[in-house]
Order: sequence, then structure tokens, then C-alpha cells
Amino acid sequence: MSGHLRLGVNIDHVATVRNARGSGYPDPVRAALLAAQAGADGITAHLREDRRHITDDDIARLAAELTVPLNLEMAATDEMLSIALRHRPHAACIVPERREERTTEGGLDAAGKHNMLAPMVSELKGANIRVSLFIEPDPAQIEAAIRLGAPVVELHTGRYCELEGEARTAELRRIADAAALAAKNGIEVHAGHGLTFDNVVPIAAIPQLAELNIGHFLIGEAIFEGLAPVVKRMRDLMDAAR
Ligand SMILES: CC(=O)[C@@H](O)[C@H](O)COP(=O)(O)O
Ligand SMILES: NCC(=O)COP(=O)(O)O
Repeated sequence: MSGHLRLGVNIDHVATVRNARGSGYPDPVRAALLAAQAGADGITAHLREDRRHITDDDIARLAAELTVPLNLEMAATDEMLSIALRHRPHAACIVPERREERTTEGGLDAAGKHNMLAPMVSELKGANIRVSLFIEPDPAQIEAAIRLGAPVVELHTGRYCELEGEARTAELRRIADAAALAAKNGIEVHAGHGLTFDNVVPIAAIPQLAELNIGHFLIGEAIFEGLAPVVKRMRDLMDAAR
């Protein structure tokens, strides 16, 4: 793969700050447009069932106003499927979700949930929405994505980001091997969760990766440096890794 590695900027936590006071600012849609101007190839937004950050209105406005593709992250529920079919984003990434979690804790069990996921994947594809499965870098989950006919997988990098030393190196190898297996089977490979300036380069260097989705760190850094500069810096780090 190599070539241009796309950056999807996740704007969830602009909405976290907005929702802290129930104001209309900071506006996630404004952040999305600024990130796109600064070099983001796409915008990711996670409409959680508890609407803790991104709201239904945010999705409606993003779908209407974005100048780059929208990647809607969604749980595998009838409610979210209906919302995806209504707004028809460029892409939908099916992620695991628990109300009790502070953030996504791992990948979707595509292998164990095949029968539940198969009709949802088919219906999203039928609506010309590019389906992605957010999964662990695990051969069994890659095989499940192949069986489900998912055109894209997004590999969970959270464990890699939490580990250090040899354990991190081993997890990086696991991600690289999973990316190679998926790409060999015609699946487009993305990665994301927990990526920062300090840990992104080894992930970005994996040649089979087509896209990285990065949010929480960028929004945090934007408080100090501004959104455009941090998007540009992440873009530069990813480009330099190729
Ligand atoms: C799936 C993933 O890792 C993120 O894209 C997800 O959005 C994390 O959830 P929060 O944004 O609610 O932390
Ligand atoms: N799918 C990963 C994503 O969109 C952003 O995750 P994070 O950078 O907010 O951890």
C-alpha cells in the first residue's frame, strides 16, 4: 500500500467540552471544517447511544456541511443503523460500546457476532456506505471480517499505546501482521485509538495502512497549540513515516 496515509480527525471531544455546559460552543462542526482546511482527509464522529458527546444534530450538520468524507462510528444497533441509513455518511465504522466505559476498551467481536452483524453490514453496503469494523489485530477477527464481506477494518491501537518496551514492540508486530493479512485478502486497513505525536510514527510506517483515525490527543493538544497546527503536525509526522 504505502502512498498517502489518510488522516481522519475524530471530533468527539470537542463535543465533550461543549456538553460540559450545554452551550453551543465549541462547535464540533466548526472544528471539523477547520481540521479539513488544515489537512484532515476525513472526519470521524462517534454517535454513542448515551450521546455523551456527539449528538444527533451534530451528525445531521456534519452530513450536510462537511467538505471531506464523514466516518460515522456506531454501535451495532437498530437505532444506529437507522440513523446511518438516514444520513448516508461516506463511511460507517461499527464499534463495540458499553455505557459504563470511559472510552472504547477493545475491538468488536466480529467472529462471535457474525450472525448479528451480517445483515447490518449488508444493509449499509447496499446503501453505498463504506463499512468498517473496529477490531483487534487478531487473525480470527480478520477472517471474520472477510466472511462478513467488510471492505474495511480499523485495527485497535489502544493496547499498543498503553504498552511499553518489548511488550509494545510485540503489539506493533501483531498490528503489522494483521494489516498484512487483511490487505492480502483485499480489505482496506485503517488503525486508531490512543495515537499521539509520540507513538504514531511506527504505526504510520506500516505500509498496508490506508488511514489513521485520531481524536482525543489532537483535541487536547489543540487547547495549547490550536487545532490547525496540531493537525498539520500529525499530518507531517504521518507523511514522514512513509
Ligand atoms: C473506536 C475508538 O477508538 C474511538 O473512535 C471512539 O470514538 C472512542 O470513544 P470516545 O470518543 O467516546 O472516547
Ligand atoms: N477510531 C479511533 C478514533 O476515531 C480516535 O480515537 P482517539 O484518538 O480519540 O483515541
